[in-house]
Amino acid sequence: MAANAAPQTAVMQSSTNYSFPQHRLRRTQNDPIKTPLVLVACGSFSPITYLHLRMFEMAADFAKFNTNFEILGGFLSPVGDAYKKAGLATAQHRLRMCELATDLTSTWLSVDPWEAMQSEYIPTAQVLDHFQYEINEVLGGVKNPDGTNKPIKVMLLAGADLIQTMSTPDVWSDEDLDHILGGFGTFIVERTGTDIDDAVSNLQKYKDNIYVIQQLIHNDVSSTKIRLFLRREMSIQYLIPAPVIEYINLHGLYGDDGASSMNSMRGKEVTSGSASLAVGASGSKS
Ligand SMILES: Nc1ncnc2c1ncn2[C@@H]1O[C@H](COP(=O)(O)OP(=O)(O)OP(=O)(O)O)[C@@H](O)[C@H]1O
Ligand SMILES: NC(=O)c1ccc[n+]([C@@H]2O[C@H](COP(=O)(O)O)[C@@H](O)[C@H]2O)c1
Repeated sequence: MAANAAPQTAVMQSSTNYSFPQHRLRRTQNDPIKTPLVLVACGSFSPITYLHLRMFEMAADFAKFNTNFEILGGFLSPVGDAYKKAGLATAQHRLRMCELATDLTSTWLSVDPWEAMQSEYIPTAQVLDHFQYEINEVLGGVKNPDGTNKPIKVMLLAGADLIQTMSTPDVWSDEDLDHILGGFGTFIVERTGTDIDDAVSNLQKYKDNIYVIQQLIHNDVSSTKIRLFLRREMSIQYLIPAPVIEYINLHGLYGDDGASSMNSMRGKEVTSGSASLAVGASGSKS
């Protein structure tokens, strides 16, 4: 196998045999009075970091102590290759890394390959529609104690930088924003470098559907910084899960010639001068 070739992930062997990963989705509630909820994080995950995983735990704590939601599952949906963002390893690699990161560390997080398997770019609104369909139309939501079914609410889990882009012209269509924030709703994790009040100031009409989560222990790790460390042959130990580090090393990802991100990062390094770790300060993309 070529150094950079990814083994087929369990769920990506054929686009025709896709099945929704439902094994970790709870189908009954502990407290049927609460609103059942599934969180979906969309992103590049190139590579997945501990913060991506922590976002779900922060959201779970927030939901438990501040809302009437009961979280029944969490899904990572890596973007497909058509997104063509700098620094994007192939979808197969990113999916596999997400699987490695969640399989052994979590009992309630899953990775859905559907978005990553598509040859065209799928806007986030359609990704959420896909989850809505699989969870509520196909599986039928949760079972109530009396045997009837109840739909599970699907919401987007995102960092503040992503929500800030929702006020940037031409990044999101008005229809999609309405669909995502008006229809589904979102949990937003604050992020160093992004003013959360500013990020949501233009989204006030959706405020009842937007839940802002403070990071009580600030973690500013980003995939961009991990890629930078790798290129500099610096340690990424304890920043991302160990099996993901092993996988990156095994497949030679994000090295000098391996990652498409690195050309675009060079410019950033020069301008950031000796403050090298400022490269990729939260929200900055490469
Ligand atoms: N340190 C962080 N704090 C808060 N949210 C984060 C953090 N890192 C990632 N996220 C969120 O995780 C989701 C997935 O993001 P993505 O895969 O683009 O990660 P990233 O680390 O920002 O990537 P990159 O550095 O390649 O741009 C997004 O909603 C993003 O806002
Ligand atoms: N219009 C849209 O649906 C839209 C716009 C920008 C980003 N996104 C999504 O946000 C996620 C993160 O994007 P970035 O890695 O570019 O921050 C990706 O999953 C991407 O698909 C969606």
